[in-house]
Amino acid sequence: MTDLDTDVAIIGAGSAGLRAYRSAAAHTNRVLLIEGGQYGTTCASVGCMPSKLLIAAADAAHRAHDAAGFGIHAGSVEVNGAEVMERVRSLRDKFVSGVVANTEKIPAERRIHGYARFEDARTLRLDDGRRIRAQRTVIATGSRPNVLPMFDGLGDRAVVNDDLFRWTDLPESVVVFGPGVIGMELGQALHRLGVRVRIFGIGGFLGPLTDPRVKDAAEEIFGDELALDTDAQVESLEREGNEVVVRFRDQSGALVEERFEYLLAATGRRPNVDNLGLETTGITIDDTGVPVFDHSTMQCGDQPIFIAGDANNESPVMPDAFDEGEIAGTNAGRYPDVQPGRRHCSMSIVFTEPQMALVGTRYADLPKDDYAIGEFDFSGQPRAIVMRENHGLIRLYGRPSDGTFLGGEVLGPRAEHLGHLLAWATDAAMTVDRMLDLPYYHPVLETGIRNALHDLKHKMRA
Ligand SMILES: Cc1cc2nc3c(=O)[nH]c(=O)nc-3n(C[C@H](O)[C@H](O)[C@H](O)COP(=O)(O)OP(=O)(O)OC[C@H]3O[C@@H](n4cnc5c(N)ncnc54)[C@H](O)[C@@H]3O)c2cc1C
Ligand SMILES: NC(=O)c1ccc[n+]([C@@H]2O[C@H](COP(=O)([O-])OP(=O)(O)OC[C@H]3O[C@@H](n4cnc5c(N)ncnc54)[C@H](O)[C@@H]3O)[C@@H](O)[C@H]2O)c1
Repeated sequence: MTDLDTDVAIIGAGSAGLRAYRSAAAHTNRVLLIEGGQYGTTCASVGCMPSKLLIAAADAAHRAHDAAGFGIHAGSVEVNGAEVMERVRSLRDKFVSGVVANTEKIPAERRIHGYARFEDARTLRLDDGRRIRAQRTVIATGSRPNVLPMFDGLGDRAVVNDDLFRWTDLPESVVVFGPGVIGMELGQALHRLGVRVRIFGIGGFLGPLTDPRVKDAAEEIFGDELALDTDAQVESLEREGNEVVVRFRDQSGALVEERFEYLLAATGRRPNVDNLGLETTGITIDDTGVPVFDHSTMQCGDQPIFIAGDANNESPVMPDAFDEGEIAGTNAGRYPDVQPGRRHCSMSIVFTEPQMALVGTRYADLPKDDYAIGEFDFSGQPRAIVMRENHGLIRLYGRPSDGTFLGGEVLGPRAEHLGHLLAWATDAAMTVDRMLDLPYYHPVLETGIRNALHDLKHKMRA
């Protein structure tokens, strides 16, 4: 078994690792990409893409049911679970094969198969025993579902997102633990596809929202549509035969028992950094086990080690995996010339209906003493009324001392598009006045942004 020697080793061929590989390869051709599992990335195989495919089917079912509200009566709506899951899996497989084909364009001698761990800051050991001497390393090992010990007794009745996208039919019922991003997207989609769904949360959290007013609006809207308790009192959870039996207190405090075919564990994700031998590298590790790193260079302390994507647990979404992979790969490639890279403004979009979008500074991170909030409620918005989607709330934040737009939290129709407009304004460091000076058509959802900006301008002056 031959040991290997390289300038740069990238651990993980996911979205961050692939980007890091290409960025490093622009500076040196001695780059190795190490992957322990299958090629195809989390995003394409069990993340962004299959979840959006399931949601697209749920949207179609919802529109068919809702058509009567427009005077369109299409007859009874039948959801064929087997066909829904067949489309989800076959299109997902196409997305994955595109990613695999691109990955395999990397010369075979630069692609290594195996799980890697550090022996020291410049040495990696693969699970087949080979050693890799690497002058610099990028950690891009991604994350995995955080499955809580309370689900242990449920065996194969407790599933995570990876399992759900293997289903060949829709189940009759699913209890979702965790009304975060995954729980809300998949929980609402399953509900709209006719699955009996109940979602349990803890501490009142919902999606990524931090603005209490937007969160309250979301809780009311989603709670009107499906069984959702963001601060549930679950008394017991056990498996009986092939069923998951949940005993919980309802809103009145009464003890209720409900049976489900599956439990979907959506209680967060953990970065894959616990089996990497990080303790041998001399880098500082925080109390969650994640290396301390520089947000602008992705470097861990002063070691020749960089970290990108879900592995660093900072912002586990695809656009950040991409940006961070580029910065980490570039710096590893041209090391020791380490420089800050370009970071876009933070953005998170949740594909529920109504959608959620968080852009720039979140409510929870607003600067003390120098912020104002503008607000707009979608219930009376003309375009949203036309579309029968007039629910949701926009809250936008600005800095009165210099008039700069800081960001916002949006719950509303097509927030994926509204969020992008806000992100572009945030990235361009626009003032609220400048944003109000831009063109708005009529009747469009974007005038909801203009209304919230007018309110923000007024509050900033006050
Ligand atoms: C259900 C779901 C839906 C999502 N939807 C969206 C969305 O709509 N939009 C969005 O922006 N984001 C979404 N995300 C998040 C997005 O998928 C992730 O942020 C992104 O895929 C992270 O990329 P990554 O490169 O860090 O990790 P990954 O793509 O997971 O790559 C990490 C790779 O490292 C490998 N690896 C791990 N340890 C080792 C080791 N020791 N040695 C060698 N290889 C190793 C793994 O096998 C894996 O291939 C979603 C996530 C989930 C779970
Ligand atoms: N559209 C997107 O961009 C998208 C979609 C899916 C996932 N993702 C990424 O994946 C990450 C992980 O998603 P996630 O939904 O697993 O995590 P999350 O952190 O968004 O949500 C986890 C939820 O589980 C709850 N929870 C924790 N312990 C619990 C318990 N014992 N009982 C009930 N609820 C409990 C938390 O309060 C939280 O609401 C997200 O942070 C996001 O970055 C992004």
